[in-house]
Amino acid sequence: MARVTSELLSLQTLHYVGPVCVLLYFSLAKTAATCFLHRPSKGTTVATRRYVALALLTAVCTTLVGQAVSRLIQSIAQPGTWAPQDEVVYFLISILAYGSLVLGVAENTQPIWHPYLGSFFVGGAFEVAITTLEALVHGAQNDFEFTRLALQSVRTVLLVVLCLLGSWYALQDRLDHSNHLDEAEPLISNGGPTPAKSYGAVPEQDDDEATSDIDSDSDEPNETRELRKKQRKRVEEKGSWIAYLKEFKVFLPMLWPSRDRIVQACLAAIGAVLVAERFLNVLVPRYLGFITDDLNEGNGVFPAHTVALWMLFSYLNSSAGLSVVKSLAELPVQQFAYKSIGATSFAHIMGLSMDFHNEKNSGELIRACDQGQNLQGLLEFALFQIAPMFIDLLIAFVYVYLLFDVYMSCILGFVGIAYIWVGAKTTGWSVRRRRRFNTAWRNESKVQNEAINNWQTVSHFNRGAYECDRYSKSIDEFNKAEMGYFISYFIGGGVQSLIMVIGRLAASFWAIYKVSRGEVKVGNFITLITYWRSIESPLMQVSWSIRRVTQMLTDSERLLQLFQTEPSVKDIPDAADIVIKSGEVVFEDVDFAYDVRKSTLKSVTFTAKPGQTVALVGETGGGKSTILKLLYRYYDVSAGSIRIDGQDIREVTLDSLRDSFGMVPQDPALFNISIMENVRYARLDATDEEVKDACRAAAIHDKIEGFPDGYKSTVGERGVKLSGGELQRVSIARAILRQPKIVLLDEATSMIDAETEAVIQQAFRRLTSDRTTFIIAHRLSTIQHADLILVIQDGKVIERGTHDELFQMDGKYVALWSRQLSKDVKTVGTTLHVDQADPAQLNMGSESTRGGADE
Ligand SMILES: Nc1ncnc2c1ncn2[C@@H]1O[C@H](COP(=O)(O)OP(=O)(O)OP(=O)(O)O)[C@@H](O)[C@H]1O
Repeated sequence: MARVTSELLSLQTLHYVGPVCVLLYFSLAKTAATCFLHRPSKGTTVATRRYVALALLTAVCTTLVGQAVSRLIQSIAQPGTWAPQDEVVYFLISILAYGSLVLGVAENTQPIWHPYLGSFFVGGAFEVAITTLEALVHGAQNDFEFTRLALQSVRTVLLVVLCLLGSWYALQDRLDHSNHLDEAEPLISNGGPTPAKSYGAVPEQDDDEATSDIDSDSDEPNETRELRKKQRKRVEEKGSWIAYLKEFKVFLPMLWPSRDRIVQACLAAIGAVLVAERFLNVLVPRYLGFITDDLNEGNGVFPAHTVALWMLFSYLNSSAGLSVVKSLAELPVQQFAYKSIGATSFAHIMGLSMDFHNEKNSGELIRACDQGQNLQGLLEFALFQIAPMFIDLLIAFVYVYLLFDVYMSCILGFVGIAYIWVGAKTTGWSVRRRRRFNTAWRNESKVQNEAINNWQTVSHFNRGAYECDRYSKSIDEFNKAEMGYFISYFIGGGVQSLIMVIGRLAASFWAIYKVSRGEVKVGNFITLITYWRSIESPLMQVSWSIRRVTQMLTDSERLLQLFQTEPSVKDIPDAADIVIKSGEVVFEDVDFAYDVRKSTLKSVTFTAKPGQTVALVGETGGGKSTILKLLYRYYDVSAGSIRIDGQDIREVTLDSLRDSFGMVPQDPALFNISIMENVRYARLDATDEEVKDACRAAAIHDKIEGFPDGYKSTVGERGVKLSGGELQRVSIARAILRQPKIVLLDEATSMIDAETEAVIQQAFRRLTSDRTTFIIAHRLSTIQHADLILVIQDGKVIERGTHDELFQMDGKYVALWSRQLSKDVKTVGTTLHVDQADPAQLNMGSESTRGGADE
């Protein structure tokens, strides 16, 4: 008897533990396979395997249903023989577990086998034990028991067959895989790592192929597809999604307020409210149940104490209670994250080098920052929504069990798993659609941006209608993508709600049944009905959280990639500030290329002595501006070095280096603010008078005074309200105001007529006296008094010297003069045969064409 009792006890325990273990193993192994990027099997035998597994697993489920039906028929035919609780739970959870396996194989054309095979082994082992104990404890005393034992045995055999077949296939895969490697391996190994052999999985497949069905978006622009490809490569290099997600830790310092005590206090307050809410979620319905039971007793006593507590708990749990504290505390936390993500990404973008800014698309960049802001809620979300949600679910399982019985927990389990499964499926669809939606959204703003920014080009070619059509099409694309996304979102939500309703009805039905039989008090039913809402909300949150987190991660991919873009020019560790005493600049054997396939500068060597003016002349595209860009350290030299007062510019801080220059660029751009503020941008602490002095020196003061709003006039985007010459003069005023140590003038007067140029020569002389100066000018008269003139052609210095020395050489410099002179002479209607002109004549000519520029 004692033996039978212990065997019965073992059987009952196995009934609970067995199916739960299968379900747990399968869920964990599947999650791990996804996280660690296990590859699905591929090949001709895969379909056969799948069908065999599907058939056998369906048979396993059928035996379970058969057993359950036999029990049901027996209990109807022989009243009072209802199955014991452990057996019912065993049927229910086993159907859930093996049903999940069937679904998994059915919906995946290329399953990853090892979670299934492991589950077969776990399930098989338990089934062998359960069948043996079943035979020992119950035997086959009647037809019903015989049928059930037979079905139980068939299931055990089926699982053993699944184990053997699975192992055989896995072995075959390993052999195939190693043969494949042997054939593919070179005779002499290159010592590279051998691809990891994953159990039940076969050879590597092409990257794109492997993931194409998961996240390829056929209508993505190439650029985005390229980004995602890079991202996939990174995930694969990292080896798992977990390792990939670790990359998001760059955002952690932006989300976690390590130094802000107030925000930390807010986080603590939110945490305390969350703990209190967990208790209140249970206490409010429980006290309502107590009140119902008290009233049900009908003894005429008002349950004042219970009612008072119920009212207090209800108030605290309401939206006017603790959630107000939570909402108030959340605000500083959100603002902290908003500010730190925004400010860090802005600083990062501003710190990126010229190569990045030349390639960037501003609209896309701004959208990336906007979308990246979604991450602001991530930490708060993980800590204050996801964690409490799991705690709530755990509490719910135990609580409904205590209120009713294990069947109520099973109902909750079924509802939960079905709800989460549907949620995960719909998330899969909607993530893909969400990406398409994001892409279409970005594209729409890109088209809009491009057209508005290039309004002049659009109007030059009269392409207004074309641009409107292009924009209208991009809106159509956006609407289509939005529709696709929201349809999948709503359908998914609808199906999930249906599951919730069915779950609520099933739970109510079972509760009413128990109350009607007098097994539990009516207060428990009231508690359950009130509490069910608290159960639904974490369940809803599970799938919503999957959606939200995937959405947050998808949206912030771009920002992550942006953060991973390092500036190509940056300070070396421990770089010191530059110290400029005299301002000697030395270029030594400088080579440079924008693109490795084409060299731009070759062996450029020269010295600008302190206070000297160095002029760079030559044909367009020769590399003159590039020399200034290298000096400004927009790019680093490929070979050679640039030194200022003996300090290599790569070894000093960028800030101190750039602070030393005053640059007048070829195409100056202004902010759309007043002229006063635009000029003051060069030296933020300059007084109004200093700004005006600088403008006087740049011969633009009178002009500005002539504008209706004077110095307060705004200049339009990038300064479009000013003429080219005015723009250049404002830019010169800025350089004058800056009082730099080294002056860089890149075609600073190209749009200024010779007469005005003569006026500002004085200012130039003041600006450049005692300052090392670099001038690029196509109008050669501007540079003829330079201390050193470098003639640049095809990235090389082909001639060097003063104006007179170069004229003696009678080379390229003279040819440039001749060409310019001929142009100038032609403009005044005189034909001069420059080929025949001698340098002296040309020199004189140049003086005359300058129109007294020097004076
Ligand atoms: N950001 C860039 N990326 C790739 N190539 C570039 C870039 N900037 C300039 N180049 C190329 O480098 C070469 C030198 O250009 P650079 O602007 O230095 O010439 P330049 O002598 O100043 O011409 P210009 O007198 O017309 O201003 C040109 O062939 C140009 O096309």
